[in-house]
Amino acid sequence: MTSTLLPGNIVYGGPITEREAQDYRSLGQFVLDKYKGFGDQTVLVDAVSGAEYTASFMHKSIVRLAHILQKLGVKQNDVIGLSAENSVNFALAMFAGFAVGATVAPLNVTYSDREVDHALNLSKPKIIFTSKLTVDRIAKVASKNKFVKGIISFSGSSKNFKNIYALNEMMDDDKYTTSPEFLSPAANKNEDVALIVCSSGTTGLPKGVQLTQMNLLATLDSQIQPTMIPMSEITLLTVIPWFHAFGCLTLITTACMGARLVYLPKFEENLFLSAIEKYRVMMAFMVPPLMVFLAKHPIVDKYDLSSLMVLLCGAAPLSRETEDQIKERIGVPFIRQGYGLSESTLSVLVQNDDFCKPGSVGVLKVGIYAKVIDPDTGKLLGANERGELCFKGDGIMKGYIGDSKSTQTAIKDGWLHTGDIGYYDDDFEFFIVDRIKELIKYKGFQVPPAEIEALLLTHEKIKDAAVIGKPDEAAGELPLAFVVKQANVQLTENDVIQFVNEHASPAKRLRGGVIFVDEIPKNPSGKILRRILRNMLKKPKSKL
Ligand SMILES: Nc1ncnc2c1ncn2[C@@H]1O[C@H](COP(=O)(O)OP(=O)(O)OP(=O)(O)O)[C@@H](O)[C@H]1O
Ligand SMILES: O=C(O)[C@H]1CSC(c2nc3ccc(O)cc3s2)=N1
Ligand SMILES: [Mg+2]
Repeated sequence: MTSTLLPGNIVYGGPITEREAQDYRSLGQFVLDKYKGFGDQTVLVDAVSGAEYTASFMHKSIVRLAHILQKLGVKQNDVIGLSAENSVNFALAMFAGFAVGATVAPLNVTYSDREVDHALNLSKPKIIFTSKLTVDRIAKVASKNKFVKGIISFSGSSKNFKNIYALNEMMDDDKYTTSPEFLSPAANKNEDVALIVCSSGTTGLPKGVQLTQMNLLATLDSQIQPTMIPMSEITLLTVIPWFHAFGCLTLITTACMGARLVYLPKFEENLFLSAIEKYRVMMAFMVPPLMVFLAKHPIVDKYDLSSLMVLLCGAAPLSRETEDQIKERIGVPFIRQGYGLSESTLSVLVQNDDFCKPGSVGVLKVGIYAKVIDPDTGKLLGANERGELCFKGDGIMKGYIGDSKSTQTAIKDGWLHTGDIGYYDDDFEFFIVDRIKELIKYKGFQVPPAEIEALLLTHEKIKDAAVIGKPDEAAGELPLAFVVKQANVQLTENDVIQFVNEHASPAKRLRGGVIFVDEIPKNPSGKILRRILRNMLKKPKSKL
């Protein structure tokens, strides 16, 4: 589908012609019926244990767990928390939540007590699913929040909370149900919230993004395109955390397509590479740090990755150089960048066979409208003009839970204002420049840190880099680079400064200097946590 330009410089990705999912009774029923239809196909593979799960196993288990949730008093639109790493039980808990018409609130398993408390007080879950890894911390924080009535643990328990059920015991106990079927309650799809996902907390405290059943159903209809190879013969791999919007939606979309999804609970170099080799993985969902790993790490040469056809990368900037290095080294035929926000359900822009210029994030998906505006005046901009990206469409969130002020700031007359600066070219292919909040203001110039970082990553002695603005009385801010050197190399601050001087325009020079560090602080999806670096500047003693 090619984009069109509507009056007022509005770019349109075209209509979603498919309506199977959107016209369904509910999201939960859609997933149940899809799984039932795929029968004995393998749909999930645990890369650690090697366990394989068929669609009929998933269907039967979701039905059973849905009955259990109802017996525990979970009603339509109640909130269920889900704090676990990628696992078959994560998928069962989420889909059973959808089946009973509840709202599912995934929680980042690396959250501290304070962050768990913040997230719980956003979504206020009645029941929380936990894994062995998270049960103790969740129990401790839940005991301080009266709205939590019960915890269902995949394994392990805790003395910190009285009402903890063991999932496996309940699943084996026929007192709950032996009925082979379950009818999901009919949903008010535009209002009923399916997911409350926490944004990544890159620019501040995470926000509770409410995604309605229709947000997900429309995304499913836009995503499920006819493919040459039947989806049942496609093996995908994901290590993207399912508690994050990107990971969660890849689980849901692949489940509804009947593909075989190999998952990892967390990234481990050998496990990641051996899973690709062992399961002959064809497509992998990626984030930039994983792409940099594939491009640069020596261990990659030890594995046969020849089955890889497509790498789908998003969530943070991917440099063209990294893309080229991977193609050169591994020969992956297709690297597809996508751009999305928690607030847009899944990606709104994604590259395809016809639109995949190096460094672009692709073109609009069907059902999505875009406009680029001057962030100061609101003026509608045209092709090749840099401004704030705004999107409208069926995947745009209902709003931030408990925060109408931030919702009104983010969504104005139906348009999601992303806070990202970008532009589209004459072919309506989009390019992300940076975030408004991250731009370095040097003497009136707006310097995008991502551009200097991409340049620094091309230096053979530099393993990773992050650039921020160092406050300066005269100039406002001076670009300053935090640099991680490759192992056993000689590299001075002046070498780095000279390198940028030779390759970048004057405003982008590292007048703020260079600080060598052991690692760049990032969140799981590879976003640089610049606020941590800014704090480091204020307190130089703090170590990274
Ligand atoms: N392909 C991409 N290239 C560059 N940036 C991207 C890409 N995909 C996503 N992003 C960035 O990720 C953001 C969406 O990320 P997410 O919703 O996970 O939370 P966040 O915006 O990082 O955190 P918070 O909103 O809590 O500050 C986008 O606004 C954009 O800045
Ligand atoms: O839609 C796709 O095929 C893949 C390509 S990259 C992508 C992304 N989805 C999201 C969702 C939320 C978010 O914060 C970032 C991304 S990138 N989705
Ligand atoms: Mg955001």
